[in-house]
Amino acid sequence: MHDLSALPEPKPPLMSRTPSSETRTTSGGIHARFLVEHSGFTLDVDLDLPDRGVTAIFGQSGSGKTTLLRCLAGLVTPVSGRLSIGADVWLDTANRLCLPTHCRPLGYVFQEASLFPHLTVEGNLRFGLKRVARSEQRVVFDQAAQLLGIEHLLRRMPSGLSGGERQRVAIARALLTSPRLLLLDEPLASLDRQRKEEILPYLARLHDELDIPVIYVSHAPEEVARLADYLVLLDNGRTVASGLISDMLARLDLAVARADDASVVMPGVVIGYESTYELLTLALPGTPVTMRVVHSSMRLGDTIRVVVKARDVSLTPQAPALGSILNVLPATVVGIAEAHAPSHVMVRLDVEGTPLLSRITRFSSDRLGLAVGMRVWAQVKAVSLLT
Ligand SMILES: Nc1ncnc2c1ncn2[C@@H]1O[C@H](COP(=O)(O)OP(=O)(O)OP(=O)(O)O)[C@@H](O)[C@H]1O
Repeated sequence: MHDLSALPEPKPPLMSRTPSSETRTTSGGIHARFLVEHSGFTLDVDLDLPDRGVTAIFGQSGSGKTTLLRCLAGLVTPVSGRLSIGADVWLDTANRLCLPTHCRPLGYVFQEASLFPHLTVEGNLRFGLKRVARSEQRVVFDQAAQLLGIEHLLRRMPSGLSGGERQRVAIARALLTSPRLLLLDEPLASLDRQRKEEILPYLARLHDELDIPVIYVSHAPEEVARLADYLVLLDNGRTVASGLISDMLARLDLAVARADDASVVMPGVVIGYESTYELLTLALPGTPVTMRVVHSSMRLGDTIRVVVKARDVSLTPQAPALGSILNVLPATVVGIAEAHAPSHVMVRLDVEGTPLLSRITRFSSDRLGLAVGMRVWAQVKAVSLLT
């Protein structure tokens, strides 16, 4: 298990474990098939989701993300559908089975945390705990408080908490119900950037340290890149694509890879640390390619996730002479697509088997004569790896 205690507090760890093949869908995973008819909107999905890690449901406003989550929770009953979590069937309209929400062992956290205002933080947490028989508890009080970093808030009243603290308490309370499934509906949407940064590391911890699958609704690509293992793209109530995050974010046929804030996740094994400069050296697994990332210490051998924004990657045909950019990666152009803005193109690169995106101007692309198969150098600012 990843030793997060090695990371100093208040600096948030901006990287977490890389998605693993463990999160691939198995027959014992989550199967969700829903047909919902609202006036003017139809949700029609058939999904096999992993029963570990974080699955992000991503799509534009109105694409049906919340409706899908509400179906999972039993708050919306589909016209037809089936939902199974491992061997447990929660919905099967063909057999007139629909487990009501209060009988589904799940945690649900909304955009705005709804804590009991008359109870302390501890009282709120114990309320979650009380709902579970001791023999069925999979998460204990101290573990939840520590995971969300709220031990020092236990005596406080909700009215005295910041938005980020309230969300952390709400998530801890949901965990203490020992859910089979944790549903998070844009839990960071109402927070400003600083509060988001405060809470993201705790969400990353959930994913590393708990064996509870998380379904995470978001329309923020950066959050998705930092947290998710698996991604479902929704558009107008239908699944556009779903798969492992590392594959999905680099697919030029999907709008998410051509967006203004397109990012990829790259895995890196920590092979060195220069304390004077707070610089980690990471190797792309199984390759001689290394990257350097500004960050406080991590354990040698840890595999971590690095998020690289396409706009922070520039291309050059020759290896540059000594410059301030630390990461210059050998790459092959494998695809070029129109970016969100017509003045730019999105270039998909292959770095020894790992996909990387670069968003450059159409002018630069033409000047470089970029074409599929061309060998280039991708320059990535070390600092940009952490944003
Ligand atoms: N109870 C309802 N009755 C009628 N229409 C509904 C109902 N709930 C949702 N809708 C409609 O279904 C569509 C999908 O809504 P939903 O809230 O699932 O989208 P979303 O992707 O979560 O959007 P956002 O990102 O804005 O939260 C919208 O057009 C919405 O107006």
